[in-house]
Amino acid sequence: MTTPTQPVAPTEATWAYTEDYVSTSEAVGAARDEAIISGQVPISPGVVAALSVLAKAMGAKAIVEVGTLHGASGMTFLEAMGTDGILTSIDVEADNQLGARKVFTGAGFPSSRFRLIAGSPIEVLPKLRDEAYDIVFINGDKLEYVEYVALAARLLRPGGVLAVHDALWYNRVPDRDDESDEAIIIREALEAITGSEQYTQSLLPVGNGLLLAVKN
Ligand SMILES: C[S@@+](CC[C@H](N)C(=O)[O-])C[C@H]1O[C@@H](n2cnc3c(N)ncnc32)[C@H](O)[C@@H]1O
Repeated sequence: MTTPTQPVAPTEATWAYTEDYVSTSEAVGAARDEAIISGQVPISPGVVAALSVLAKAMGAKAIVEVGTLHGASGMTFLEAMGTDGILTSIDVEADNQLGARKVFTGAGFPSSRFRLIAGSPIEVLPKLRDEAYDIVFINGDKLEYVEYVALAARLLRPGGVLAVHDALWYNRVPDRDDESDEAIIIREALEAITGSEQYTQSLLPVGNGLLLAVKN
């Protein structure tokens, strides 16, 4: 085979290979399993791996996430942060957070390492401290992504990273013929990031799409 002179688009098999390249820990696996059993969608193993690298490389000590579910992403961050790192996780469904609490404490993390806040992120995010967070991870209601992105900027310290999950939303965001509310709103959120001089960003086709933007 002659080597192409340009990169080629990943195939389904390539995508699956990258997703399976790193195994998740037992605790993250348990949180993912709980979510899947309840018919919901946790972050994929590829996203777990990418977020772990990010949090470790940054030496993150304070992370906010929108969308706790059963704790797959929260557990990922707790494992990746140093022993003094604190996770703040917001979800509108308090019942979901019961499962997450079980996973975190079962893995040996004391309640002083995490804050689970049940409520609307649109109401909770404005109450969090200015420039106090290393990472803001967005994985809540797609229809509120524009608001989450707008509210996240104030929370990040300079050099902090905004991570937006589901940025490609089942391949629907790049499909310009897709006029579903989710696709339109995620596109708007992505455009707000690229249109802002506050960030330097990259859109990665891992999992369901992961936008990473560092605050300048
Ligand atoms: C895709 S799941 C989050 C997955 C989680 N980060 C993980 O890794 O397993 C989305 C979560 O957003 C929550 N959610 C849905 N609508 C919401 C809203 N309007 N405000 C806050 N959370 C919401 C759901 O309860 C659900 O737990």
